[in-house]
Amino acid sequence: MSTQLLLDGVNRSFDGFKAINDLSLAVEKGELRAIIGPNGAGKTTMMDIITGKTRPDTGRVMWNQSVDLTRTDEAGSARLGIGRKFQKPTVFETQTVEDNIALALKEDRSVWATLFHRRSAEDTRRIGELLELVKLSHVAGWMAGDLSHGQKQWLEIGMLLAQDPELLLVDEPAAGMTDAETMRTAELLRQIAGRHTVIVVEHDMDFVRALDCRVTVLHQGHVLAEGSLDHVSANEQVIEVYLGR
Ligand SMILES: Nc1ncnc2c1ncn2[C@@H]1O[C@H](COP(=O)(O)OP(=O)(O)OP(=O)(O)O)[C@@H](O)[C@H]1O
Repeated sequence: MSTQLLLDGVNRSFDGFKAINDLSLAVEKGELRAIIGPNGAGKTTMMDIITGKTRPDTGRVMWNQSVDLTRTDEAGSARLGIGRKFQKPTVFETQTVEDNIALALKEDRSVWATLFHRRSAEDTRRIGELLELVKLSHVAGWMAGDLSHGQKQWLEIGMLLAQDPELLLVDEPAAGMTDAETMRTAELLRQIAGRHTVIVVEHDMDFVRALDCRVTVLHQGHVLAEGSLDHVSANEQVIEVYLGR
């Protein structure tokens, strides 16, 4: 495996407050990585820095060992193959599930061409494959607005995958989900990893356990511990600042 994303000595302050404090972190290509930590630990700011939404004061963020992401903006990072899913699902509610995926396919198409012209066999195949992956084939013809919260989250993940990103950043996907949906989401992200690198920020420990992946614990903008969930859960400082006794 090779390092796909490397944060090296990254710092970022807001009005003198160090939100990110000498943060160094390496993620391998195809890896599934969970980021946990208390409120205000810097998880969102870290994602903002990776996508170019926020610029660090100092440090490097290397992409595929060649591009420094601190010099790109959000559009630039998207072009490089970095996709981000925010906590709240944003799907086109008045379009069908299938059309939502079609609209998200990578090639440049106008909405008109996507919705009213015949699809190529390749597009039809790809849409079917993505619907299968996110377990929405049986509701392909439904309006997206009629889906459950969990299904909307999966649809949005499917839409992101339609762009074939190298790295997927996923922010608290399990929030608001039923237990069954939470477990299904963990299974989905595990399926996606390998072909894509996936970094997921989450507070739900049952979900993180189900991800069964390397975990990074952030605290005060710095890596406090890293390793399997069992490993970091046994760390005294992690128990102190985050997991509780
Ligand atoms: N644009 C900003 N201006 C001022 N302060 C900010 C800004 N963005 C983040 N911060 C501060 O930086 C710290 C880290 O915030 P961040 O949202 O990255 O933490 P987090 O780990 O994602 O927290 P949560 O789990 O609550 O989402 C917080 O104290 C926050 O108030």
